[in-house]
Amino acid sequence: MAFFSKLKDRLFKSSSRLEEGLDAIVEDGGEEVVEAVEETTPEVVDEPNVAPQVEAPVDEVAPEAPVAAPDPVVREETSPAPESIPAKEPEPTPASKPAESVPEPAAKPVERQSLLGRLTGRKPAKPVVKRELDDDMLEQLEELLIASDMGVDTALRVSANIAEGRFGKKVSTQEIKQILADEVARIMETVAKPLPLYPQTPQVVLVVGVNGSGKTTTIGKLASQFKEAGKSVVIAAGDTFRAAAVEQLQVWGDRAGVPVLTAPEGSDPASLAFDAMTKAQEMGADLLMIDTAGRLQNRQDLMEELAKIVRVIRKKDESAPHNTLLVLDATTGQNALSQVETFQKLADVSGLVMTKLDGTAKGGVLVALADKFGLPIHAIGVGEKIDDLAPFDPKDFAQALTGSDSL
Ligand SMILES: Nc1nc2c(ncn2[C@@H]2O[C@H](COP(=O)(O)OP(=O)(O)OP(=O)(O)O)[C@@H](O)[C@H]2O)c(=O)[nH]1
Repeated sequence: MAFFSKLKDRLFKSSSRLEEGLDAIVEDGGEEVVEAVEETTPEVVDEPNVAPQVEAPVDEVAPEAPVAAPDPVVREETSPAPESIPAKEPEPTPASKPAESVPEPAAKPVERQSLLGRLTGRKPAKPVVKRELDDDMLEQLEELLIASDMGVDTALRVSANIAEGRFGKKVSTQEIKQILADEVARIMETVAKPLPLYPQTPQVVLVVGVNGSGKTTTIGKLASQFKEAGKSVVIAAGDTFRAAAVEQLQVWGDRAGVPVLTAPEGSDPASLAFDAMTKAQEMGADLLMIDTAGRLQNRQDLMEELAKIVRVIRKKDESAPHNTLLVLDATTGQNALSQVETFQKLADVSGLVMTKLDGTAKGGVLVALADKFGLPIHAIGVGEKIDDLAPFDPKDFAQALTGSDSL
């Protein structure tokens, strides 16, 4: 299945909320208009639309990685300054199919055209519901976007952008979905960035986030993808206070086929991180992923714990950690915003992974996060299985969220 279809399928709850809301808004106060449809030749969509993440061939940037198994959520950096993008050629989205970019009425087979129709190149008309984009409609749109977890500021800004140049004009449901999808994609494009991997080894990825956000699962999924891409990976179970958390990480380590370094319950996480760094260096590992505790009840302790982990691993490599990933649970909606604020104070967060986007009606929170913090979104979790971690594609996401057919 194309990833877009999977995402759309899985984001059904977010999508259906917005989609149904937009349908209702246009129908409420809208009226049927009959429009003749111009005979069109199929539109040729620019190639960049179907391959938004690819800028350079994989073998140019990652000579040591097997080209046959590119890693979809990771970007290999050839120098400390990021310069090129990976990885996997996404399957064509519906936007790449010229026939589907034609509006609905034109897609139907034309049985018999009138002489006038044939002479003017117009097809028989079909009624479409349209509504004037006025203050009332804008207000309803703002409310819908807020209810979709985009947050007040982002919802107001997006609505204002939608109104710009269109106020007083009539729009159909399809048009408003398309306009909204364009707005969402524009905001998200700036944050869709694969996890950068720099040449130093072991690359240290510190994983932070509240308990239950999906850290363990994400570490397992990432480890499996790195391994498939030919990298050697070590995981350190840094939440030494919870035996269950360590066990769970071991289960994921087994699934991914990578070693998990643990320490006795209650021992110092920084000391485990130091030992893990030593081991990873000895083993010549490419990557060391360090899980951390997510107890926010005592922020001061957690802050000191994270700071100590960073201090000790810097004794081994002063450029570490090379990435500090904050894992966020999409189902928490607006709460994700305050988690970013908190963890930015606790650690130097370099990027986000958004989990549980499947089966939530709160996918809109990603738009709020991107708009407010501008932190890179490296990957999204769309299920509990090992391969349910995907690179973040802004256009696919915008389409899936709004229910728009094409971008
Ligand atoms: N549906 C879905 N469930 C997920 C996803 N990611 C994680 N989960 C589930 O979320 C629950 C918590 O995930 P964990 O990975 O244990 O979270 P954690 O942050 O490590 O939690 P602690 O071990 O308590 O610190 C588990 O039941 C996972 O299966 C996802 O993308 N989609």
